[in-house]
Amino acid sequence: MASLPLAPASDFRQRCHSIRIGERVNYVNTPHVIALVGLPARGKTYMGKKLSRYLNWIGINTKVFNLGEYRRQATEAYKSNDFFRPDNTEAMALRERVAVDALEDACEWIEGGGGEVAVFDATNTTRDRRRMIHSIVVEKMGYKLLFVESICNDPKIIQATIKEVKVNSPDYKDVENETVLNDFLLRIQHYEALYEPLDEILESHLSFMKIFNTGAKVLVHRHEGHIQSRVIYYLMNIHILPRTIYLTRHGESCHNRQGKIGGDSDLSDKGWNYARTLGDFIKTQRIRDLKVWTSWMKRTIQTASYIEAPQERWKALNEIDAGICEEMTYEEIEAKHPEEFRNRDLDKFHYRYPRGESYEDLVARLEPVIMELERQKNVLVIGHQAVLRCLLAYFLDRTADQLPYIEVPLHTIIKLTPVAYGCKMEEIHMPIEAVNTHRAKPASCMSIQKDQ
Ligand SMILES: O=P(O)(O)OC[C@H]1O[C@@](CO)(OP(=O)(O)O)[C@@H](O)[C@@H]1O
Repeated sequence: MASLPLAPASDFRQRCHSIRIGERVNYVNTPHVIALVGLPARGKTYMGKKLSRYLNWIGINTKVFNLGEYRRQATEAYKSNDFFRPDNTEAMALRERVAVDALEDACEWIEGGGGEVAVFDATNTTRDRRRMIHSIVVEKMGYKLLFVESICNDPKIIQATIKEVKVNSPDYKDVENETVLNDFLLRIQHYEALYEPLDEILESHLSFMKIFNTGAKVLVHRHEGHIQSRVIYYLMNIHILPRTIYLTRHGESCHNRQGKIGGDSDLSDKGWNYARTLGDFIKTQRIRDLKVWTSWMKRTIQTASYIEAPQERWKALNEIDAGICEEMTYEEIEAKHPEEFRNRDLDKFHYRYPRGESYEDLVARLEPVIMELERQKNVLVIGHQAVLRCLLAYFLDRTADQLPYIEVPLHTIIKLTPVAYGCKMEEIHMPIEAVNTHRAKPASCMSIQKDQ
């Protein structure tokens, strides 16, 4: 556990400064702590993990600090429900100490460099606890603090949450499902005895957001700055309804056959074959209220032509713009622009084609698509290699280094289903041949990057 040498507030107060990197000026935001609030089984861990995945994807370095993990490391006493009784003063003191440890670890992670947002996943259901969080995060460290409270009084949602995630919790290793449910409901009662929801009058100085019944209503109090706005907007858009997202690249295109990147070519014969097969496949799946999204490019629109479902065209789904390298093969790029070719291999995520885009640009362009996907139910996205890599990196929590090398083969349907705290991925390969457009990172570049 960390014991943090806390620096005076003045050292941290002015965290908003600029760092010059090459020609560009990057603004470093004031670090944030997002502290979750709510009774057990109110979806806090789900929200925290999902939020962290989103913020990391948009380039804000985020980490979750889950108090349950700290508590389990500190003691085994939690195995009896007496541990959570409000009159168990010894356990209460220990829980408070562990909360301070977790928070100090979060601050240490931020101070260690690079950490921008720490999500503090704990119940934080008393005003005393929130006072302690405020004193460390704001008064000592000079960070910004946003509380996010999840309030849910729908017994069906609560029971579903317990059944979905608590039966698999390390707290209940080797315990029968029915026992888990009853034990957990009792634990909730212990928390309820002391629960003080965030109060607009008594805690008027705090920034907070309250989410009622998984988004049926939202209240925002005193939020500030662009990170908090993004967090709030994101949390307003997510839902927990069961649904499936299908991703597929367009059928093989004429350019794919010739090894050319970019452009706006038609499907090849095999590509058309895939379009027909995809139409049949979707029909057999009988997917409720399916929506189909394509880019503005011919190859995705043609691929959707046999699907009987409402369709939308998104310019934001267009393939990465390869600028001066559009409609060239990789071999041509290497011969005509050897330095560009090499630079891309060295840092594919950040590399921007002259007069074109980088993967980093693409993630920014795709953010509204992700936000809308979060709001929707069943959707089939017909996209492109680079675009689908970005979307998959979001759903599967891949890093910026991994993202540009995710394999997205042609003539394959990727099925994403939300499960507990993540996403299950299934790949359905259609038996129609296609060229392989994946170019792995050359081994020579891997060692160069390590040496640097
Ligand atoms: O980033 P890399 O690995 O070059 O992959 C992106 C490329 O994939 C391609 C195919 O090579 O996508 P698409 O099949 O949509 O045409 C190119 O158009 C695009 O430039």
